Amino acid sequence: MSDDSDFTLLTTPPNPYKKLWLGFSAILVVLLAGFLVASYLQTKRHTEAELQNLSLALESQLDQGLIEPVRVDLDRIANLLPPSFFAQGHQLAADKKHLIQLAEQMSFSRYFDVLNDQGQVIFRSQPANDIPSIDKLYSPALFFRKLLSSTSTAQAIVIEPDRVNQVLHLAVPVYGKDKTFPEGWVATSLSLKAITALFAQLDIGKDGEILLRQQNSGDILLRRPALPDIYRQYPTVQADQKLIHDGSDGLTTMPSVVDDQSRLYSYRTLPNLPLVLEVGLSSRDYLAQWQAYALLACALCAILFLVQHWLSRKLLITKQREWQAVERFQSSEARVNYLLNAVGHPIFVIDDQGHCTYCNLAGAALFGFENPEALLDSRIDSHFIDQRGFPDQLSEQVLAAVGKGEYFHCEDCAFINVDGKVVPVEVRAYPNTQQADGAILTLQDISERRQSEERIAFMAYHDPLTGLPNRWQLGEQFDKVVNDANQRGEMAVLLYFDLDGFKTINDTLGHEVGDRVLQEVASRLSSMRPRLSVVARLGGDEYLALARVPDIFMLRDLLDAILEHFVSPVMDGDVRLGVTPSIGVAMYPEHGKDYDTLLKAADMALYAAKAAGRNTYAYYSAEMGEDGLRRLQIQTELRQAFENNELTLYYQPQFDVQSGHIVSAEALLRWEHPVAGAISPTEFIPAAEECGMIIPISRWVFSEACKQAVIWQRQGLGRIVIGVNCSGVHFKQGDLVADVKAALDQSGLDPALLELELTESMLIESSQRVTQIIDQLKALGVQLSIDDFGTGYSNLAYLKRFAVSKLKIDRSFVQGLHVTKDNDAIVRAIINLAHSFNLKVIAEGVESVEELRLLQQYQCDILQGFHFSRPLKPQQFIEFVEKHLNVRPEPQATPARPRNLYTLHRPRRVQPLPASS
Ligand SMILES: Nc1nc2c(ncn2[C@@H]2O[C@@H]3COP(=O)(O)O[C@H]4[C@@H](O)[C@H](n5cnc6c(=O)[nH]c(N)nc65)O[C@@H]4COP(=O)(O)O[C@H]3[C@H]2O)c(=O)[nH]1
Repeated sequence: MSDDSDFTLLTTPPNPYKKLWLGFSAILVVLLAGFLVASYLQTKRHTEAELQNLSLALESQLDQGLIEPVRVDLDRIANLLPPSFFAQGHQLAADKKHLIQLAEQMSFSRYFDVLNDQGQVIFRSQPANDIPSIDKLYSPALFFRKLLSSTSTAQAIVIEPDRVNQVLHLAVPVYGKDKTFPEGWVATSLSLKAITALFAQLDIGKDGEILLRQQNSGDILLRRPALPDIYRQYPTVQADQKLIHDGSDGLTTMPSVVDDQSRLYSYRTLPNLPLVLEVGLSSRDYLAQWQAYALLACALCAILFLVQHWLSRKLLITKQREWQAVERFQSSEARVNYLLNAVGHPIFVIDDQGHCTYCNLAGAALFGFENPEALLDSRIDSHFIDQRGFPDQLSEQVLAAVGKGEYFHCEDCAFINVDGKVVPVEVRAYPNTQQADGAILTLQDISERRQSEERIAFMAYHDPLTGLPNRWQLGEQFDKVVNDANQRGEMAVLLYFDLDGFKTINDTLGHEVGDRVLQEVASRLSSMRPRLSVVARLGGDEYLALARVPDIFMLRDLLDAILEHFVSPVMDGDVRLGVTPSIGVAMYPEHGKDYDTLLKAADMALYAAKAAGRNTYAYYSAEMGEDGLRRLQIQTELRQAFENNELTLYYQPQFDVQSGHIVSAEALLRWEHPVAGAISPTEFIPAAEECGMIIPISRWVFSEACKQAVIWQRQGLGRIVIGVNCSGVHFKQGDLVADVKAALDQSGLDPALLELELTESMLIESSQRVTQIIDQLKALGVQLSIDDFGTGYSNLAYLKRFAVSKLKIDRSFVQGLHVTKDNDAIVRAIINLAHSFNLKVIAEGVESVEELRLLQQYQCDILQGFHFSRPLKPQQFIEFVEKHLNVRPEPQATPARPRNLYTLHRPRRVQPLPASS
């Protein structure tokens, strides 16, 4: 089989019957020729035999029946003539009487003449009426000369024809005593009618010829048919001459002396008579039958030839049609074969015994063969195996199905290819309409699908990064571990791991390092097996483990051992990374009788472990459940609260240290629950971030804060900058830029009066997206500040890169500034650092005069804290500005106020607001 696309064109097929036809024709010709020759020869032989018989019979009748008796009569009379008859007796009456008596006794002739040696008739018996006597001859002199000449040749009889009178004159010599010279002649005439009648009886055909001739002269005595010219002396030909003189009998073909027509002659010399009889048959006559037969044979042959030719033409046309049909079939088969090869899908045809009768290139390739012929005639079953690896009776199933006219489909068949590899295939089979009992099979290699399925199956139950089982598989293993524990009288525990500080590693060193750390953690936890029955990864930096322990002491040993496993840092190249786990522990059945409950319990215990300072473990307790429930309740109610406008914004003023003016305010979210009262943002904002509610809430905060700033401006409070906290979730998952822009557009606030408070964790990731967001925010014209600076990474590289305008020192450093030296040093360092980057520093949480003084001393730029004011409702904010502090922000052009904010403006502590604020 070839994969070339040259379809065979229809050609003129060779004539397979040509040789046969030629051979048959040649045989026919040879047979015909043989037949013609043989029949000719036979006809000729037969004719010759007949001719000889005819001439013999004629001779016999002539000789014995007609002429010889006359001669005998003449001889007898010649002998009986008295010796003296010629001398004198002829005058004697007695002699005449005697001669008349003799004439009467003649058996044949009824008269005779006696001639003397001069040729004179000296006696005549009674002449016949119808026959003229010798002297009445047309040329008596001639006859007499012949008589005389015959004496020299001692002829016994002289015969002379009288063609005019249609008689023959016969004369025998009469010798005297000396016998040397005839004394006279006894002559008679014989009517030729009898001979003519005899000749006429013979069947010599239309063109036959009978000649009675004189032996020596060749003169024609009688001819049948009659001579055309009775007076003419016909010449003799050489051959004729020979046989005339030979005196022999024989056969010859020669031209007639009369009409020059060639005939087959039988010539015979009559015994005792100087006559030659020639019976000639014209080839036209004697071959007429042969010619008719020949003609018939030729005609038959011609008919045969034509019939054979017609048949062979018909056969040829049929053959040519067959040929062309075969060619067309082969051509279409080649085309089909080409198409089937081009399809690239393995296709097979099997017969009713399950043998492969066709296979395309793709089919051969699937089995590992280059050539489809390698598979032809092989039983398809010999390649297939069932699921146990035994030979598969595939063909039986296929043939059984298609035999009923049904379509066969097997999704999990497999065969062994030429390399001995098991190849899973999907088999479809259809009845073969061309071949009643066979089937057409299509195979599809499903190795990749199988691998994908196995991969998917693996992924469904495994974590792709670490290869550990995932939470689902752990769920399935849960029952087994619990059963084992029950059987052994042990307790089953579920451990929930979370890595401390992993986020920092991930953010600072990148995800690749983070992934390697996660794999190392997986490896370390796995190495705890079999003490840990199952280790699974939940996602992110969270892992789960199931274990069986005899008692609480052994459980503690196990937990300590796990923590011990993480004492040594994780090495990533030369980098040492401290990775420790926090572990939440939940026990079966105390903390939950099913997997899900136990998982929640372990999760809550993990929170507790984290809260307990990390790198430790915590057991679940009922209180934890309450915390979790509260978080869930908050998440549920927050949505409703947001829709019911239970959320409001408070504003905490911020003061410029140098001018003492309120230059800005921080917008802070408040939730006044109708039943529970005020709920702290530190509680509901993480809950909102957890459930995604933070994004719509943040959007609302931006919009509300911008509107408020514009309202204040209209109310104459001047250009107060509004600081708004950005959620990390909003920054990473939402469209912060669009939301900020929408808030600015809707409110008409000058972007320069909006300050976004970002956290270090948002910027620490130097991804393209972060850079893009910051660039877009700066392009909007808003200000950026870093909130809670000092609590996180304190990496200053991003400060430079993102060109933030302010750093906000976390209140944990500000509070107790005057009592804790460390905080003092940190605050000073931050202020100096920020100033070296040309950034302003804002200190939050200023609660005392001491803190205020120190911050002034350290040249902090802006201050915020309860010492000045708690966060205020918008109206309170205006009243605060106008009434209590009497410090109105001045337009930019207004000269700066005296520096000593505290003394100059006699600041009073604002009355503490209710706890809810
Ligand atoms: N002890 C003490 N506290 C002071 C003093 N001065 C100000 N504070 C408090 O310090 C927090 C300042 O906000 P933050 O650090 O951004 O910390 C905020 C901020 O991270 C978050 N938050 C509040 N409102 C929003 C908001 O609209 N959006 C977002 N994303 N987070 C918000 O909730 C946190 C807590 O907010 P608040 O409870 O309002 O707490 C406020 C404020 O009431 C002081 O002298 N002494």
